[in-house]
Amino acid sequence: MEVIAKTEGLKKYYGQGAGLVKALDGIDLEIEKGKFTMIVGTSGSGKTTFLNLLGGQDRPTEGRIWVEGTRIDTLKESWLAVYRRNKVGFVYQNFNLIPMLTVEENILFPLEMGNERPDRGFFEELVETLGLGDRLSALPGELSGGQRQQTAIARALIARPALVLADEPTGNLDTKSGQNVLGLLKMMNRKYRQTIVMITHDLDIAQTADRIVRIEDGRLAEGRGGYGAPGQ
Ligand SMILES: Nc1ncnc2c1ncn2[C@@H]1O[C@H](COP(=O)(O)OP(=O)(O)OP(=O)(O)O)[C@@H](O)[C@H]1O
Repeated sequence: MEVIAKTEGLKKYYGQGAGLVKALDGIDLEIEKGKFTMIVGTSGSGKTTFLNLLGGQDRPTEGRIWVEGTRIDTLKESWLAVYRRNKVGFVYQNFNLIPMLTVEENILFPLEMGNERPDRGFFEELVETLGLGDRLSALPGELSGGQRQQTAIARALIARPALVLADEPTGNLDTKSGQNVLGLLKMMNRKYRQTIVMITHDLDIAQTADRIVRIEDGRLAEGRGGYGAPGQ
């Protein structure tokens, strides 16, 4: 298997003394390239903390993180910002579109931030695949909920990131909308071999992944062992 991201001895502690919270307490994990990995665990178990560290939005108290062979936990802040922009696509629970920007501008925003030229061919393919072709000049406020989801997913993929990280993207949605988001992410995973790591509370949704990783009290617990090994 080809490992795209790896953590070793990853710890994140908040506070100190009596108020010390061991949000993560030693996570050793390898994420396989091109796979869909789901993270599950009870509320407060450390899932978001883990995703934030992997996405370079926060730094560990201890431990190491590699993405595509580069140590990211020791990167200078300016390089960490470049890492976040170029290597990670984020899908947020409320989708976080920028209201004053059109659909097209929202999708291209990560490239704009990095002063990069869009690959127009890929952009067009992406918006067609997601079914946004005729809504590119609309503002987020003029979109249906489903179109907002499609826009957020296109934005997460446009820079062809090493990792797409999604924190409960189906959490605020009714079952049908949640299934739509999951379906779109799965399509992106298959069509572009996009590596996706997603947090979910929903075990039915988790079951559809290549691998389930369970975090309990900041440590890995038994999930479904390994990729492509249901039932193991
Ligand atoms: N900035 C912070 N300061 C102090 N404690 C924090 C901070 N962020 C998270 N925590 C604590 O760390 C633990 C793990 O939080 P985290 O958000 O990673 O859990 P989670 O598994 O994502 O939970 P949920 O499913 O409810 O979103 C919790 O006890 C939380 O209260």
